[in-house]
Amino acid sequence: TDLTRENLQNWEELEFKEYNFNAKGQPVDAGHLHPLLKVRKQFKDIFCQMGFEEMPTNNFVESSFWNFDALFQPQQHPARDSHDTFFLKAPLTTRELPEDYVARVKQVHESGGYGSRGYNYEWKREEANKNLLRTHTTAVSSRMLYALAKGPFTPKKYFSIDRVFRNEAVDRTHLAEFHQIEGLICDRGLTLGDLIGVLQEFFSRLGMSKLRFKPAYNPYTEPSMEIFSYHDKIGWLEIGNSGMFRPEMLQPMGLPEDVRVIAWGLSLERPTMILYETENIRELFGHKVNL
Ligand SMILES: COC[C@@H]1[C@H](c2ccc(C#Cc3ccccc3)cc2)[C@@H]2CN(C(=O)Nc3ccc(OC4CC4)cc3)C[C@@H](O)[C@@H](O)CN12
Repeated sequence: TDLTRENLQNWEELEFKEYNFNAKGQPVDAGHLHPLLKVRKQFKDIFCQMGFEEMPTNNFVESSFWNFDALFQPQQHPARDSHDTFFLKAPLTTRELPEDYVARVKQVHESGGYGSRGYNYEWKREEANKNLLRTHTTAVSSRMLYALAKGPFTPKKYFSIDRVFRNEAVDRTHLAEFHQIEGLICDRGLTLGDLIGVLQEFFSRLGMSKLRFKPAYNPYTEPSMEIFSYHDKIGWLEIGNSGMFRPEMLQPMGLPEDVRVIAWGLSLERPTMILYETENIRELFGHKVNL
C-alpha cells in the first residue's frame, strides 16, 4: 500500500506484519581499539604467558638518580643534558633518596669498587636530585631491583610497557615520546646464553624466529647486543637492544654477588607501524596529520 495522504489517514485498516523482536539490530560500524593498544595487549599477553610480572610504571616524573645514576650512567654523559632529556622546573628536585644506597652509588661512580675502576670524576648530589621525565622504563627496573635487594633474594621476571620522553628532533618516525617495552630476568648465574634463549623465545611468539645479534654499547649493560630479525618484506630489521646489567649497577644495590640480570628493550610504535603498515607515526600517536 503506498503511503498516500488518504491511506495514512485510515492506517488502522492497513495490514502490518508481526513485529519480529528477535531481529538483530543493524551492525554499528563505530568504536575501534587503537592499534597501539592492540599491540600493547599482544606484548603483555606474551610476557604474562612467559611468567613475567608487570612493573608499576605510573610515574612519568623520575629523579636523575633512578633514571641515570643508579644505572651507573656518568653525570657528564651526553644523554643527561637538556638537549636529550626533559628536566622539570617544578618540582625541580626529588624529595628523598635512600641515603646509604646513594653513598654507594657516589662511591662506585667516583672510584669504582666491586672490581670496577669507576669513572674517576666528582659525583654531585645536586645532579642526581634533578627531576626529569623518564627517558626509559629502565628507571623503573632499577627501582624494582633495589627493592628486590632489600629482602631475602628470590629470582624475578619483570616487564614494563609505558611512555618515555626524549628531548630529540621529531620527524616522520620519531616523536618526543614513545612507548618502551622492557623485559628483565634476575637470577643467580644467568649468562648471555640465557639472554639469547629468552630473546628467541620472546620474539618467536611474534613470528620473528630468525634472529641475529650484534655487539653494542649501553652505559648500564655489559655485554650489550642489538637484536635483528629477518622480515620477508623489509629484510634485516633492528628489533631491539639488550644486555646484562653491570656489576657497578647491581652491587651497590646490595644484590648477592652471584646474581645476574639480563634485560632487553624495544618500542611499541615500531612494531605497530610495521604490523599495521603505517607510513607516518603521527597516524598512530601525537599531533594529527593535517589531512
Ligand atoms: C630512541 O629510540 C630507540 C628506539 C626503541 C628502543 C631502543 C632500545 C631500547 C632498549 C633497551 C634496553 C637495553 C638493555 C637493557 C634494557 C633495556 C628500547 C627502545 C626502538 C627499538 N627498535 C624497535 O622497537 N624495533 C622493532 C621492534 C619490533 C618489531 O616487530 C615488528 C613486527 C615486526 C619491529 C621493529 C629498533 C629500532 O626501531 C630503533 O631504530 C628505534 N628504537
